[in-house]
Amino acid sequence: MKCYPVPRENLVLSIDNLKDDIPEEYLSHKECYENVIRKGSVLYDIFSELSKDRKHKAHQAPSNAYRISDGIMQNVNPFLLHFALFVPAITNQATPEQQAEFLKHGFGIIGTYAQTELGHGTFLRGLETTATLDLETDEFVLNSPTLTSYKWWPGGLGHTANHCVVMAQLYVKGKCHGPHLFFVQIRDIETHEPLPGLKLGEIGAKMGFNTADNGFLGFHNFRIPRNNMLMKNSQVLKDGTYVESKNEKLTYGSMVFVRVYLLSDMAYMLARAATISVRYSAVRHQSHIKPDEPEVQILDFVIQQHKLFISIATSHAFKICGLWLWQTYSKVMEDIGKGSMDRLPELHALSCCLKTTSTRDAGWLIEQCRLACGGHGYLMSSNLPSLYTTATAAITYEGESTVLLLQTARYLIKSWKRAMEGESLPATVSFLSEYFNKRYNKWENTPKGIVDGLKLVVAGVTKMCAESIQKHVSRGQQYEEAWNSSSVQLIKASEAYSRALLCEVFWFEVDKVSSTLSNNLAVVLKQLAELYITYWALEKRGDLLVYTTISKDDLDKLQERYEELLALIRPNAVGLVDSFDIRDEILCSTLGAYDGRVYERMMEHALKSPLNAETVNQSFHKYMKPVILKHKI
Ligand SMILES: CC/C=C\C/C=C\C/C=C\C/C=C\CC/C=C/C(=O)SCCNC(=O)CCNC(=O)[C@H](O)C(C)(C)COP(=O)(O)OP(=O)(O)OC[C@H]1O[C@@H](n2cnc3c(N)ncnc32)[C@H](O)[C@@H]1OP(=O)(O)O
Ligand SMILES: Cc1cc2nc3c(=O)[nH]c(=O)nc-3n(C[C@H](O)[C@H](O)[C@H](O)COP(=O)(O)OP(=O)(O)OC[C@H]3O[C@@H](n4cnc5c(N)ncnc54)[C@H](O)[C@@H]3O)c2cc1C
Repeated sequence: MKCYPVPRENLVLSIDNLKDDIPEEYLSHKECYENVIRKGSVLYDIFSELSKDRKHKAHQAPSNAYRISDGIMQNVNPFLLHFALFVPAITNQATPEQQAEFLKHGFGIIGTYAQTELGHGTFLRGLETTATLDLETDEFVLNSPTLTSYKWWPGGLGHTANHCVVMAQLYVKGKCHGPHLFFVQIRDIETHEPLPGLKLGEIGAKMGFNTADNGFLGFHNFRIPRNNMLMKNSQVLKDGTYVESKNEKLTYGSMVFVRVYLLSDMAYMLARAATISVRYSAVRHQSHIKPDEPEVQILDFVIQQHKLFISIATSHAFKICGLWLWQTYSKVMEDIGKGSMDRLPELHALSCCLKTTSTRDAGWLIEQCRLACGGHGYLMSSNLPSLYTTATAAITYEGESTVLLLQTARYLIKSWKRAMEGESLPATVSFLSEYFNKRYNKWENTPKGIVDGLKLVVAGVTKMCAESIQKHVSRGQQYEEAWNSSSVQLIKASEAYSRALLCEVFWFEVDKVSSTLSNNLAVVLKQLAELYITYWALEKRGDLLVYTTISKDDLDKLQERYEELLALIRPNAVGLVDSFDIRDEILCSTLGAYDGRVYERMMEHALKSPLNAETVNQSFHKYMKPVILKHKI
């Protein structure tokens, strides 16, 4: 058994058979998959050793070893679901005895999380896969009764995983008890052949994520032991007794874990895009500012700073808020472990809106970074296109953004009603109770004043939603119809809430630690936090004009301050992205390498194109030449 010391980047990045001779973009769909399995298997071996040292706990932040694989895989790791969802689902939802049983092979098994079906992804109560108890044999019989009930999308399901956690409708003695999770072996450990009674395959090429091996799975009278239902929260006894969970939503806990994690993940995606685009903008000279002077670094154009510095700031915002949300998640998980689920709705609401905002922002900001690099940003070798397709997948997976924002809106409306009834609220929504006392407060053009203003927007929009729902109900609509009629405003309330949270947590966390930092570092971090908050105050000026006492003059001053901050950050811009400390081998970009040899790297990469192996491609003689000669005058 090879034994690796805890991997360091140097060790992992120095392993020869982890390097690619041919850039991935020149491999076929099948070769891409085989290539990532080759590299992923080496990493899986290393990370398995690492994880053994770290004993998987239900809510332990994943190790940053996951980051090293970004550089090695240069795309999505098909083993990712094993670590991201399969193991957390078992440690979250199985009894200790089941955990010992299901994970006894340690990393000798490779799992995924099979919940989404061809016909359902959002509405989990509509899932069609069934798990029916057979009392005589003490087994569950799994079936996919329709084509739309086939599991569809789970990562690693097509050809990689040999086990999965499956979400299926539980049937006991003819009664349906809703979606539950089951531990299922799907392939033979030795031969990797699909087990009898299963139909397995991959779902085909995608916009990105093409090495994730997203697959489909159909069951035909497939039997598993009764004990394979994850029974930490609810149980099915040998005699067929169903013991209900204290809270049926605990079954959805695995999704909360990934949603919480994604905030940090997006911080890292953005850090990569910002590093590439800012370094390139320092190297690229184009056009003049003063006509009689040489061509300038494009980073000296203020509009380029406007496009890029928000990404530096946002990466830090997501990193800091991601840590804050992780601490909240860990605390709530501890409380649940002690039997208290009071804060689960709050955690669900926070994770829904912050996952949505971070993934959406990462998407458009990475695209903005790409566009800021001109044509060269459009090259696959820049790595910006791949960062974009990988990041934007997260807007959909782990809960589609619209759906999750409506979940947060549900919590805001409930909180508003409690506030109007004089109930005390959790700190993250207590500002709703202060709306009527604070809505005419004098505007303060400071970061704290902006945060207070953004909170007033949340309260004002939430109030408007509650009134809209009430109006529709009074006109005869059922509550659910009234909710649907008001959903455009409800989404706005959640988006505003998420932005206010990000600004507040970012500013106050930076403010809190600044006294512990060197003066220079504190100054720069505060500049980034103030840039972030001022950027969003200007973006949301319309809402601030409606719901606060901000004036046109205040906005003009904010615009001026924003432009001052761009100028203040400019001298530190390259240093700030260097401080993300992402090695070239993990950045994988011809535009963003630390040494700035952009043009040499672009040419080196271009020459690796298989098309450049010969000066005249065979298609000339086969196809072009006959046509040219035929039409030659
Ligand atoms: C080494 C690496 C380690 C880690 C890396 C980690 C991450 C790496 C990055 C990426 C991972 C890699 C690849 C991506 C993998 C993708 C996986 C998936 O996509 S898995 C499938 C995800 N699917 C979903 O998220 C489905 C979305 N739908 C839902 O969540 C629910 O159906 C929905 C909430 C929309 C509706 O719920 P429903 O029960 O139908 O009804 P309702 O809206 O009435 O809600 C009822 C009640 O329940 C509360 N609630 C709902 N969901 C939750 C929850 N998750 N937790 C807690 N509470 C919940 C809801 O608030 C409501 O409560 P009240 O009635 O208001 O009290
Ligand atoms: C790259 C990638 C990887 C994935 N990996 C996995 C995985 O490993 N395991 C897994 O189980 N799944 C996985 N998924 C599936 C993912 O979780 C689903 O795609 C997601 O939950 C959305 O479900 P859906 O695709 O069925 O869209 P739908 O739920 O059909 O939604 C389609 C549209 O309808 C709208 N809509 C739906 N419901 C509502 C509502 N109540 N109110 C308003 N609008 C609504 C949505 O906003 C959306 O725009 C993955 C998906 C992708 C793209």
